[in-house]
Amino acid sequence: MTASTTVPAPSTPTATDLAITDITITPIAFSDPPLLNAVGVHEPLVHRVVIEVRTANGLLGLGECSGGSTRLKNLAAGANAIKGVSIFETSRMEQLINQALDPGLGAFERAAVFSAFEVAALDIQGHATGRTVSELLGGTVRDEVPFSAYLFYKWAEHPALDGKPAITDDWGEALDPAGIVRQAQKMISEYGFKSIKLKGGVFPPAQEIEAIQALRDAFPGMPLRLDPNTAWTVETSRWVARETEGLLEYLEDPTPGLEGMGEVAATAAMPLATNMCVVAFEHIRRGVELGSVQVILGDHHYWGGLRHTRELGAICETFGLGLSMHSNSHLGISLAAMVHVAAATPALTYACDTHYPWNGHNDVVKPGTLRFVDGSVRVPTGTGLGIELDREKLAELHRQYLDARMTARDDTGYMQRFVPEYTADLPRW
Ligand SMILES: O=C([O-])C(=O)C[C@H](O)[C@@H](O)C(=O)[O-]
Ligand SMILES: [Mg+2]
Repeated sequence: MTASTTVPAPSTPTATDLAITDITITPIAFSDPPLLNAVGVHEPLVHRVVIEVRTANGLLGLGECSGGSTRLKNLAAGANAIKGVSIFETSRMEQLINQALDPGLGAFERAAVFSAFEVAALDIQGHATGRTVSELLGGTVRDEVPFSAYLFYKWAEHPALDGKPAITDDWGEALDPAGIVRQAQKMISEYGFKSIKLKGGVFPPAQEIEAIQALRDAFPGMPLRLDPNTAWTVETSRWVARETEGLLEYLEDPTPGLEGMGEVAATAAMPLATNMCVVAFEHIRRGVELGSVQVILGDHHYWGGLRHTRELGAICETFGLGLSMHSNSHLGISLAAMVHVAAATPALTYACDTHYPWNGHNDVVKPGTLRFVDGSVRVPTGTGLGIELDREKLAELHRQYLDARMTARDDTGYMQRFVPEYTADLPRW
């Protein structure tokens, strides 16, 4: 009689194994240069949050989102609601989070809370199945994701304040066209970007047009964008659109509101883009009716995660709208998620925004996987998001958060410390 050998079948994790057992929400603070925008200037520290989700069988998934005390409260409510749910049940997670959040909260905040957990769940799904997040989203339609150089007017340093010394950085001052061109040259030589976005709304529009013209002269043929974050009236926006005809691939949020944007779009030669007037699915219908925008800047943090961002892409295709990607000050967990979703979204028609050149040196992700080559980031090939958390760095940035006692981003209040008469009333010109 011959003894038969039984090879045990590879064990497949069960629903119980993949149930969420533990969620850690870690607020962090990391350094940021004095970047100027239409409502003030970036503070020396950015408040952000790292989410770690764990399953019964010990898998770990990561998420990242913007911070603030309200966000932390909502994240805690969301985390309580999804304990015990399988990480494959992201629709159920979304429903439970929506039920747990204050009924008065708008679509934007609800989507932001769910998004942080959805990214972590997809990260774990990838580890559990041996797949990348982009594969879970349908697979890549591009192996590398192009980003644009995100330029800001900026001060040379954070001025000395409250007995603390001034904080300098490697970027230097950029307060005029020559400074902006210098900044673009440095950023493009380090990252290789192939398109440029200038954050405007800081100086009178004629000066910002001069900066765009200087960029055009310095970088012939490179696609350019200008984003004054609604600092201009309809009339001023129409004038700027005429002056920049042939110079911009799109003009982003020149004026507030769907109606105002529609009035500008009716006469502008270039497409109008937004991350301010169409920021949730419920805004799309009216935006299309009014012809307010021709390009939507998606952002998985605000559109309810990676799957909903792909759905946004499908809607943009349906209505003949372009799709680009918005960013806020962020680290590598967000960057990895942006890269996976952008790689898996056929409708993406423009290079994505990123603040990473301003903040990436602070990263909580171990180096190696997320690198800019010729302005693009290759899609990580490891399972899930394909990144690894640097726990020492996380602990350091958490300590920094505790020491700083931050509650919310306040670009305007920080500006008023130096320019007391400053107001953030928009449109300004
Ligand atoms: O495209 C945008 O509107 C942004 O990137 C918003 C950001 O808050 C930007 O204005 C900033 O970092 O100051
Ligand atoms: Mg914008």
